[in-house]
Amino acid sequence: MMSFLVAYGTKEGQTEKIAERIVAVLDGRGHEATAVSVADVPADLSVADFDAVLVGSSIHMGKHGTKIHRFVREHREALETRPNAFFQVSLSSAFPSEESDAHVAEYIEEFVENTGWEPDRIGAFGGALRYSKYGFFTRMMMMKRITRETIGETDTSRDYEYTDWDEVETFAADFAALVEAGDVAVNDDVAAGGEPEETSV
Ligand SMILES: Cc1cc2nc3c(=O)[nH]c(=O)nc-3n(C[C@H](O)[C@H](O)[C@H](O)COP(=O)(O)O)c2cc1C
Repeated sequence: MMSFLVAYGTKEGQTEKIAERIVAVLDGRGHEATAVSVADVPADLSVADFDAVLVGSSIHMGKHGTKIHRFVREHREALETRPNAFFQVSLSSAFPSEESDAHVAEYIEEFVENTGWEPDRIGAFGGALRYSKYGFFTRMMMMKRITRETIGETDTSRDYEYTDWDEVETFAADFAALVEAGDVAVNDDVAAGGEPEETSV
């Protein structure tokens, strides 16, 4: 049995739902998996206590949130010295096209550039339209700016979920299999520090 941390940043809850499905897959393989919101990280959480880490984050206005950036920057060394994976949630992943594929890649690239973290594995999943959770302006803006570009007309009186759950489960199972097999090469530069040193205090 191995321990997995699934840290996620969410605004309307879809990334949290995906994080929970990943936890369920890992639990199902006999591991101990814990999902933690980066908006509410327990004070005593130590990333280094886990055997492997996944970080998930959703896109709003073309960007990942500030809290997920902060989490990754703060814990980068612990992340890089154990098997790690990143998953991104956006509407652009829901309807593949040349243009939306380019957006998906840009969001990931920018995140890697800003955080300096190069994940061992990367997943990109379709998100949801939660009109029921949006205020008036967000609803109108989403309808105009995103929906028309990627999906076509939508009915703002209902929610839409575009996540491909098989894809999420496969991603979680593939990452678990890599970790189980000890097949993920961690970043040697960072790992060169080796085991934590004993201190004299
Ligand atoms: C205000 C707003 C802006 C968004 N901007 C983008 C965007 O620029 N590109 C994109 O692909 N998806 C965009 N989305 C779609 C979200 O990524 C999608 O709704 C996702 O499921 C949100 O995940 P969360 O509930 O975990 O926050 C936007 C959604 C909202 C509400």
